Amino acid sequence: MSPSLPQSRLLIADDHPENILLLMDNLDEGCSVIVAKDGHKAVEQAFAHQPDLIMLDVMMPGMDGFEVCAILKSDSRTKEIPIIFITAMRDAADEEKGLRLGAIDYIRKPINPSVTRVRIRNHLALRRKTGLLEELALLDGLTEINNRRWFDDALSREWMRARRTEKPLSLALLDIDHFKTYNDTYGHAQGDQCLIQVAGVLRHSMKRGGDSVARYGGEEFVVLAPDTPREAAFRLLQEITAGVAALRIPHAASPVADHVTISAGIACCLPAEQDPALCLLEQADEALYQAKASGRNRVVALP
Ligand SMILES: Nc1nc2c(ncn2[C@@H]2O[C@H](COP(=O)(O)OP(=O)(O)OP(=O)(O)O)[C@@H](O)[C@H]2O)c(=O)[nH]1
Repeated sequence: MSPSLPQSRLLIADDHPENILLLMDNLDEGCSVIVAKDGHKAVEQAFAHQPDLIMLDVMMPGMDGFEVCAILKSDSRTKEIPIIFITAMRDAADEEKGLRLGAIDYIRKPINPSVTRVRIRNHLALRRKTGLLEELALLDGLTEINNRRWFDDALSREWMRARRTEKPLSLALLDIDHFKTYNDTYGHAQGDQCLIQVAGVLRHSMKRGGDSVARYGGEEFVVLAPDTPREAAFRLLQEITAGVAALRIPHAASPVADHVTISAGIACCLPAEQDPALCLLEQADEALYQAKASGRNRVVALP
């Protein structure tokens, strides 16, 4: 037998406990199971536990499996979770309906235990690979911190959240000083190593749960700090600039210092109707420009 997939979580929704037990008896080791005895409970459990795979009976009291599937596929929290219908319905039209609603597979009762086990295993493996690809798509290949695509989503998410909570949102743009000269002096490969080290300092500086950092592009990074007033963001960015300076990465050709330094521009606002790009990104860019123009190796926060 091929090895099981550890730590996979399955939701089995069926109004007949004996069907649930039959499925549970035929799962690989390492699968944990959440059960639901009707459609409403299935939706509730899927939202609460975000399982890796959902096995859904079609005919259930209250809300049938098709309705459950439609709800889960239209919610961002659950729309990527694969759903397998397990049903006694034999009509091809029903099977087509289930698949059109977004189910990944359709198994007819009475189930064949060994075939069902392999199908579940295959869908879990596929889910795992898809999850890894989704994670990779949001990471910067060089520094392995979040990338620009991740940041764009994070900014709109945090913007909406800050509007709801009426808490200030801070954003900082950071840029390595005289990085072109660094590359010219030490070579592009060494430049890449420098970016990796700076990104490491940024990652380790994110101590509060909600704070995050991303590579914005080239030698520019961005820090997003929800529920953070300007002064607190300023202190955070000063710690980061001190952390980068403490790396003491030699930069002999820099007119600023004998080691690599960064400049940072901070913007902070209480989100309202305006566009986050205008409110935060443009202001942070302007602050960064001022930090560069006034000598580099410093943090500027616009009032
Ligand atoms: N090694 C390496 N260099 C990069 C990467 N991305 C961008 N760069 C380099 O970063 C440099 C940025 O140069 P500029 O925008 O002129 O800025 P700067 O030299 O840092 O000058 P200031 O920002 O004004 O201090 C360019 O030479 C780019 O080639 C990368 O992934 N690896």
